[in-house]
Amino acid sequence: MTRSDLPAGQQLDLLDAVAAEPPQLTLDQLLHQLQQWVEVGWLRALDRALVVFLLDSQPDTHPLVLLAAALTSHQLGHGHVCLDLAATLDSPDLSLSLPPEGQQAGRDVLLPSDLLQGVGADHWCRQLAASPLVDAQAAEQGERPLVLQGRRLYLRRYWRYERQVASILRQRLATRLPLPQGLPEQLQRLFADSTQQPDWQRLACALAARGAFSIITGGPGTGKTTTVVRLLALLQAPAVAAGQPLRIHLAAPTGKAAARLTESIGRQVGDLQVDEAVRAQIPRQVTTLHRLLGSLPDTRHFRHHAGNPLLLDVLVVDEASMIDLEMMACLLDALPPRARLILLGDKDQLASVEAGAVLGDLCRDAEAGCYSPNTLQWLEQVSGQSLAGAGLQEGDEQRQPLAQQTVMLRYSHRFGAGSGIGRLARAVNRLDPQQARAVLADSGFADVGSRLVQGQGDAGWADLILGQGHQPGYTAYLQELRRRPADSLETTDPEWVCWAQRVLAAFDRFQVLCAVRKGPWGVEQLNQQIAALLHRRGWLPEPVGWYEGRPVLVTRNDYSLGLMNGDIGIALRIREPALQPGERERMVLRVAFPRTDGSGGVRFVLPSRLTAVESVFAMTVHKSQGSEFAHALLVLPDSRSPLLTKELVYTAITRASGHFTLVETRSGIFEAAVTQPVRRISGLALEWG
Ligand SMILES: Nc1ncnc2c1ncn2[C@@H]1O[C@H](COP(=O)(O)OP(=O)(O)OP(=O)(O)O)[C@@H](O)[C@H]1O
Repeated sequence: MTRSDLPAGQQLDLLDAVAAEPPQLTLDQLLHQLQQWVEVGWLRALDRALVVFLLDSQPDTHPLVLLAAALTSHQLGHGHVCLDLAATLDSPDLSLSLPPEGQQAGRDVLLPSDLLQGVGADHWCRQLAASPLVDAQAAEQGERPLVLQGRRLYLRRYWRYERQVASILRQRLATRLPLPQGLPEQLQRLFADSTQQPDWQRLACALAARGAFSIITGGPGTGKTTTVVRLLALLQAPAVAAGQPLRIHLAAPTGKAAARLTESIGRQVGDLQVDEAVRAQIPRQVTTLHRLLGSLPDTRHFRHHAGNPLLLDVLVVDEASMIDLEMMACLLDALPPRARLILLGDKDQLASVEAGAVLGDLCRDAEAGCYSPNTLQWLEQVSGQSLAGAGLQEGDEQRQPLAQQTVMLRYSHRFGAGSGIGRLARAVNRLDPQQARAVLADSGFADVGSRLVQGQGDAGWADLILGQGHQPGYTAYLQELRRRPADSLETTDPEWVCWAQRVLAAFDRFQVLCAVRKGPWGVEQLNQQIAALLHRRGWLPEPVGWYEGRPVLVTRNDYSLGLMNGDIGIALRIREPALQPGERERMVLRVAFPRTDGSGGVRFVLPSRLTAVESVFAMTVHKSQGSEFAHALLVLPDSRSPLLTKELVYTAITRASGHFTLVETRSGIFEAAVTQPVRRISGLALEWG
């Protein structure tokens, strides 16, 4: 059934029927509609399959209940943990992001707003509450596949994750661990070099030292790593003295983030002013959360869980904004109750692609502080810092237990007042497009810039991609590629690896970031277009299939190859030893990946073994999280999209360590993005309100 399949009168009949009496949406109509949405790519087959499954178990189910189930599943695919019935009814198409990115509403396809016309939230809730598929009361004791909590509908699994995270966190927040002896003196010694007042790093260290759970949030370069390394020294010193060193583990959600933290932790541990015996007991190796928990192939389960907990005393997880709800639930489940968990991350960054925005939800009060008088007094006493002029709000220990264990670092040591990147990021974060525009236009800030391009034939666009002046572009890595060892060089010669390292490092200096996947300025087309540009300029062979110089992004964890989602490799022609005696050595194409164990090594993988990779001349901002580039270039599309949010722009800006360029393809889009904050629907934030 489509709008145009029906004679005009009947089209109205259907819509009027839905409007006047919602229950008249028949089961057949609903199933047909869901099927059509799947066919046009508006809904996943999975979302419709859920409806078929529910219908099998309860054939009399009301169509509105089934529609709600399909939409809940659809929302999960968009990062929302549940379906907010009232918000959905307020503006169905917008809140469900339908039609999806890159598609227009056609005459032939009904919109969610058509189906939901005339449906009231109370009516919808009543239908759901009356359904044998839905637990609306005492859901803990029930086992129905859907759970209705107020006006939020969950698939039971996600409701359970949310409950699990909330209840384990409550237990952890109530757990006070023994304080290291002489805490004030230790803090004074570890943070003696600080010139900040108040010294938020010292405060964060104090709070994290006292509890089984803490959050240290802050923008780029605010010293999260510095703080946590000092905290680890603080905790480890007495344990080493007692002959029982703590088992400390470090983790991050992706391989790329783990590799970056391995590098910065290594530096920071090296600089620590502590006994050698203590330094030796602070790990420098960071693993991924999947590795830490022990992924079991082809399941969602992990080797470690409450029944087989992790063997550790302290766990630090960096880039925590990338942890989705399911992962957080699994992580908390696997932690021994008295182990310390410290989350580090930037609450203002985009959340994970998966459902949930856990760090953002947990950091709701971080900016305001919301410390209770007790917490405030304790903090000032042990840290020797005054918070009187810090502009914090007073909080309540019972109502805001999480705030008592959260510190927001507020001073960027990397992007201070004179940094355009820092200023721009702060303006975007404050939803202030005028200020952001002023920073971009201010020639006093050499580290940021913007350019309006007319099309991909625009010479300015090509210059940016190739690189100009001090701003690296892709020619940096292509030049390195040309400095290849002679084909005759022995296969065992370390120069092959050194060359691959140089190419990879040069590629890592520049990245085009896209806000969207589809359309002329989306990842898919830009990847092809940039490869074609580099080919035309004589830098690359014809970009078909695998070719030397092709950079690729791993899109799925592959444990057999030891590659993680987000890893980047580059295809290189190298000399390979003879496979059989008597055979000749030959030049072959292999994909070079940096080793993520901090060794600085490179491994070469057969292209044919890489089943989940895509070219990465452009990547989405989502995929860039946890990475940093000397020059990050953000391309905004030429039309508005719900995906264009201030979190997306902020995340892109903060990927740049040296220079940020904004490329606009239509004026006004940047301003619209900066004034649109992301909204992820979940119950977790309400939990701590
Ligand atoms: N209190 C401080 N005084 C002076 N320099 C500092 C201080 N804290 C951190 N730094 C320096 O600022 C830089 C950033 O610090 P750090 O890596 O700890 O920040 P981060 O918040 O972890 O950064 P990222 O954004 O990479 O996660 C480092 O060079 C570090 O040495």
